Amino acid sequence: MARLTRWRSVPVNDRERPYEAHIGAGTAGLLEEYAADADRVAVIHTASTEPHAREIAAPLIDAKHVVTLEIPDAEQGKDLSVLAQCWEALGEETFTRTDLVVGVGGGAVTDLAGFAAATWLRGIDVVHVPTSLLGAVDASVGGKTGINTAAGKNLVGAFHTPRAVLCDTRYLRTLPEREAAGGLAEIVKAGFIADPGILELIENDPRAALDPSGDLVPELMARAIAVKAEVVGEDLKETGKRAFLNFGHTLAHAIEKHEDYRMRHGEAVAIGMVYAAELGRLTGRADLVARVEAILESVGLPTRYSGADWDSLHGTMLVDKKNRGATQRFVLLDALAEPAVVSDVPVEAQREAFARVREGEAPE
Ligand SMILES: NC(=O)c1ccc[n+]([C@@H]2O[C@H](COP(=O)([O-])OP(=O)(O)OC[C@H]3O[C@@H](n4cnc5c(N)ncnc54)[C@H](O)[C@@H]3O)[C@@H](O)[C@H]2O)c1
Ligand SMILES: O=C(O)C(=O)C[C@@H](O)[C@H](O)[C@H](O)COP(=O)(O)O
Ligand SMILES: [Zn+2]
Repeated sequence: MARLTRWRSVPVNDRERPYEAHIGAGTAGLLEEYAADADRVAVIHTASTEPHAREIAAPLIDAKHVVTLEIPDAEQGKDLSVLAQCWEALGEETFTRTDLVVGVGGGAVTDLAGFAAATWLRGIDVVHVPTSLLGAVDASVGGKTGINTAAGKNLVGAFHTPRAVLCDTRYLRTLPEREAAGGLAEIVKAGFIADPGILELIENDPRAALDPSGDLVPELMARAIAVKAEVVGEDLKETGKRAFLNFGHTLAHAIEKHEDYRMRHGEAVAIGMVYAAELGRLTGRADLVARVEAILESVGLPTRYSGADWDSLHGTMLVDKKNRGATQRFVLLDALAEPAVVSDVPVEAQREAFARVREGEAPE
């Protein structure tokens, strides 16, 4: 298929399996190339992305055995029972190691589809077609796949890099504005940890950052994906700098669990970034709290949370994946675009930072 010049492709230089994220209107059409060697293709989607999945499957149907699997929406799809249903379907349809899984949806779908592909026959190919902004700029890139469990968010999963990521910007047109804002939370994260130019672009025109049909969103997508690609290309399995991508996620994951996964991930990350910024300030690092709050609020993201008390959130944060034994580890900013993994954060400072997130004011 002829590639239009307006498409952008960001390479992800994974040492074992390099791949590309293609961004632009119509990039989903590249699936035919990536599916060339497969006899069978399983397209996993939700009700909200069924039209997109149908469009994607249509050109493959004459030449291949195409199975479409609809899973429950959002975090309900990231569940062991749903994964088991996918395994059943792949078994019934006799998927082999040359066959292909395609995830068409937001980050919840690509996390689940990626994990189904990672585990079926100990690993078959997956191509992601993210349909949410968050899925495009973060979840579908980098190979983290998984499900939630009673103990917490994403606690079971596998690293399984995709063959390709097809960010077809046409699909973002049906995305509700609240979901677009959620995607901006992870884009803002990329700005604070590595590319402050992203922050300036959003600060200059927050409305445009929420409009997927304009020119700014593809630019932000490419820049945020480039940030992630640079990190995961070097550290797929999070032995080092990949943890920087978890900026804001320590509190975010605890909040998501306490909200029974009904709060949107991007919204929880927004609150979590305010918490991490305040924690950085309180421990003598950069004071970026006002900038973090202002940019998030400019695109309609929450910066406050009072739905759970400190003790229960802190208890959940003690099972964060970044921790080592009893030692908690946080991603804090020494300066703008200078993240660090910090393990000596006093519990008192953590509690104090939560007071700001809860009430809007740091205690005297
Ligand atoms: N694997 C990773 O590296 C990684 C990174 C970031 C986030 N995540 C995970 O991604 C998930 C969050 O992703 P998300 O924000 O995309 O959430 P989501 O997948 O739940 O999608 C959000 C909502 O948008 C709807 N939607 C998606 N695309 C649509 C479209 N084109 N039109 C209309 N509606 C559409 C969905 O149906 C859903 O209701 C979380 O589970 C998070 O843990 C994973
Ligand atoms: O890719 C990563 O690494 C990230 O931390 C990106 C996060 O935005 C994402 O939410 C990821 O799923 C969190 O990973 P986890 O290992 O903390 O569950
Ligand atoms: Zn995230």
